[in-house]
Formats: sequence, structure tokens, C-alpha cells
Amino acid sequence: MNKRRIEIMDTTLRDGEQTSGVSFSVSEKLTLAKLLLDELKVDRIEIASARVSEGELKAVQEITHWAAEKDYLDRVEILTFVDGGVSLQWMEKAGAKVQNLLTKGSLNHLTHQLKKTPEQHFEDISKTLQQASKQGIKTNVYLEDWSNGMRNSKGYVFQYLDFLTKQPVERILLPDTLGVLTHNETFEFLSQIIKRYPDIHFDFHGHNDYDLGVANVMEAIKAGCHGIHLTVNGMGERAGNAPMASVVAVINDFLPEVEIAVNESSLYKVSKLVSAFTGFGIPANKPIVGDNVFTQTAGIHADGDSKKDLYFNDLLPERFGRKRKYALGKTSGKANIQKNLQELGLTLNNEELKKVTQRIIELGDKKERVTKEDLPFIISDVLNSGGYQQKVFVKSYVLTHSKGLKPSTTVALEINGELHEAHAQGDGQYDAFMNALRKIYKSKKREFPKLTDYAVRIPPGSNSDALCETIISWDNNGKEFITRGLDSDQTVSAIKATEKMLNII
Ligand SMILES: CC(=O)SCCNC(=O)CCNC(=O)[C@H](O)C(C)(C)COP(=O)(O)OP(=O)(O)OC[C@H]1O[C@@H](n2cnc3c(N)ncnc32)[C@H](O)[C@@H]1OP(=O)(O)O
Repeated sequence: MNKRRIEIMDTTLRDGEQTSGVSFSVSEKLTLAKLLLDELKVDRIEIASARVSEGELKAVQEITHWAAEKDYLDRVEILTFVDGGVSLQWMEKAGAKVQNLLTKGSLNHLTHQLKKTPEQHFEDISKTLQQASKQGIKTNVYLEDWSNGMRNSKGYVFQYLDFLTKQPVERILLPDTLGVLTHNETFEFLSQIIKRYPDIHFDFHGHNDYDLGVANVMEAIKAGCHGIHLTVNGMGERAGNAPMASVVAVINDFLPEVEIAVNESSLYKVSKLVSAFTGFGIPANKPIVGDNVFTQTAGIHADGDSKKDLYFNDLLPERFGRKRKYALGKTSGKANIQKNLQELGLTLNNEELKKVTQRIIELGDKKERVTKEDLPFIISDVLNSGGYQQKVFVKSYVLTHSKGLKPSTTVALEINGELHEAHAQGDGQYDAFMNALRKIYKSKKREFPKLTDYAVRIPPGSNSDALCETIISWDNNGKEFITRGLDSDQTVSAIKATEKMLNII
């Protein structure tokens, strides 16, 4: 089958940055631009609105400098305004070569915001296009509020498109600016336009106000659109834009007639990086990239998977560089526990398995979070079998915190019956504690894992706000795991989580 190639334009760095509270630094924008084009392999990126700030200008200059060396300038776009050439001067300074000119796609916006007639607007646009051509800048044109335009002032939209399709324009960008379209309307409106102008390249830009972003993008492609606009993690103003990872999976799995260049296996990495740069956590249930989306929780599901992968769908985690997990909690059955024991290389007989399952269900009932790494401790406790022997003990420590002096600690650690002591300073008490441990492990030439995430919370369901839980993620030579500690003192709960880690590596 001859596949239809669709362009993916990522606008995380422009529309995504319009998420309230988000601002990328210059180096973050450059890092993401490189990752999006070189690794995720989107076709184009929109990286800023013109005129925004000095910092934005600097970021765009750095990206265009890099893009020029790679011959990517045609793939790097800037949102500009119909402002008598001010945005174009900004583009010149920034070294950018493609503008996405923001114009009015509804009579409502044109009349009330710009206070112009269609003829005046077209005249202004025509002058901007001529100026751009003189400067060697290519133009795509946004019809802002186009979706409402199609509902309420269709005559204006077609009058404008008749004008625009005769202008020196590369692509026409059709945004559902307020995320109001249904999937049926998206298909209907775009079909009408694409049939009328079959030789013009149209992009669709979907917002997610009704959670219809992905569905609308799908309909836009079916209607014959040539490009779509997406953001990583669905970042963007209000409810955000159509999210990259979900749309890519939908195209790959449900639209076999369509071809895209995006590299599925990089989606998770890019998503994590955007989350780290923006401080916007990825919801655990966000398709493809959320923490929980490849975790089976119900005992029946784990059982079906053990027998014949019965609860798998086409979204195999390995496609996205991820792994299937089996959660432990009150809906666990024996099969969940078995799956986790296999990973840890542990075996239990049927009787033991029942007892451990029962304890995990009890803990789940109390809203306690149980991780795979807790299993050895639970087994040891439940079976009191002596089968699991704790090897490493944090025997004693002193932590100091004082004004004007660096926090410091002295730690005594018992490893396989041998006592070690170390003293260290750090940026905080826990950092000092970790530095002391690192010293001991270095002197013993033992590996020490990297801490990759650290979260503190009051455990859900806990009646006391004096109790605190620290959940730490570790990476030991590519093997990732999580440990938890519970205490009334935040640092002590982190130390307890760390002691568990020392007994796992
Ligand atoms: C599709 C989208 O998401 S659109 C998002 C576009 N990007 C942004 O707005 C983010 C960056 N914006 C900014 O930094 C600022 O708004 C600037 C620099 C563009 C303008 O700032 P200010 O001069 O302070 O104006 P302010 O933001 O209050 O108002 C916007 C002005 O632009 C005008 N305007 C609105 N749309 C357009 C357009 N497509 N082209 C030109 N001017 C426009 C408005 O009518 C208003 O003009 P007025 O002050 O003469 O009434």
C-alpha cells in the first residue's frame, strides 16, 4: 500500500510554553529542539512567538545557529503577528527563516480584536507576505479561531481562503484555538476545505478543552490534512494541545494508510525531559508515558498474563522503551506476587505464597503502598523464616544542621557483620548522609546506585500529619527500583528508604 506521509509539527516550545507557569530557559529550549528534531524525528518545530522577550530572542538565536549548521532552518518556525513588519525584524535578528503568521480566522476575532474589515486585514497580510519574501522568509499562515469561524462566519473563512491560496504561502494552519470542535465537525469542516483547495498544504492544530484533542487529530487526518500540530505531554494553554505520544500511537495502530517519521521509542524519554524542565508531573494514567499505564493491578489480569498474555493489547511497553509491571496491593492475587518474585529471583511454596498475598492485601487495605522491593522484607516478616537475612544495617548516625555551617554527618554502617564509619558534609542533612555512605562504599570498592527521584508525602489515609513517607527511585547500572521509608521525621524516613536500597543492591 502506498502510504500517505503526514508532517508532524511539534509546538511544545511555543504553544506548550503557553501552559500557565511554564517558561523554558535558553539551554532547555536548545536541548529540546535538538532532541525533537534529531531523536524523536518530528518534521518541524515551532519554538517561540516573535517579540516576546530578550530571553526568547537569545533562545531562538541559539537554536537557529545550530539549525543552520545542520541545514534544518526550514524546519524551525516562529509565530509572528500582522504588525507592519515588527515581527519580521525580530525574525531577522533571530536568524529564523520560517514564520507562522497569526491572522484572524473568524469574523468575530477580526472585528472585535483587530477592529478591521476583511479587506483591510487582507491588505495588511499581503504587505507582510511581500516583506517576508523580500527578506527570504517563508510563510505559513494561521487562521486563528478558524473553528468558530467555520461555525459562525463561514463566508468570511472562504473569502479569506480564496485570497490566501493565491498568495506566496507554504502551508495554511487551521487551529481549533479554543478546543471546541467535535470529531464530526473536525472531519466535516476540513473535508469541505481540502476538497475546495486540493493543491494546498493544510495543517490541523487541535486543543484539548473537551479531551477531544486526539480524536479530532485522527479525524483531521482522515479528512485529508497534510500536517498536524502536537505538544509533548499535551502541554499548552488551558487544557493544552493534542498530546504527542497518544497521537503517534493512534496513527501507528489505527491509521495504516498513514506514515509518520516519529520515532516511537524516544517518546518516553522526551516526555520525561519536558516534565523535568517544566516541573509539570506526568499524570500516572497518561497514555503511553504515565507511570501506571503498563502496570497490571488486578489479580485476574496478572493470572491471565501468566497463562497466555491474555491482558496485553497492541500497546506493548517495549515499543516505548518501557516495561510491564504487576502492582502489589489489595486487588493483588497470587499471580501478581509470583510475577514480582520471578523478577527478584525468589521462590515460595504455595502455603508461603498465600500468607504473603494475605499480608499484601492487608497492607493495601490500610492504603499502604507496596513495591516489588518491599517483598523480601514482607516475606521475612510474614514467614519469620530466616530465609531473608538483612545484610546492611544503619547502626547509628549523627546529623548536624546549624546556621552558617555546612550540614554534616557521621554514620556507622554494618555490612555483613563488619562495622564501617564515615564522616561527610553535604548541601543538606540527607545529602551529607549519602556522601558518608558513598565514602564507605567507595572504600569497599562497591557500586553505589544513582538517586533518580525523591518524593516526600503524607501517606494517604494516615490520620496523623506527623507521619511522612519518602519514596526514592534508584538506578543501579540501568536497573531501576523504588524504596520507601516511613517516619515522623522527614530525613529519617529517607534514611530508612536508603537502608532498604542498601539491602537490595
Ligand atoms: C494561537 C495562539 O496561541 S496565539 C498566541 C500568540 N502568542 C502570544 O500572544 C504570546 C506572546 N505575546 C506577547 O508577548 C505579547 O502579547 C505581544 C508582545 C505580542 C504584544 O504585547 P502588547 O503590545 O503588550 O499587547 P497585548 O498583549 O496587550 O495585546 C495584543 C495586541 O495585539 C493585537 N493582536 C491580536 N492578534 C493579532 C495578530 N494576529 N496580529 C497582530 N496583532 C494582533 C491586539 O489587537 C492587541 O493590540 P492593541 O494593543 O492595539 O489593542
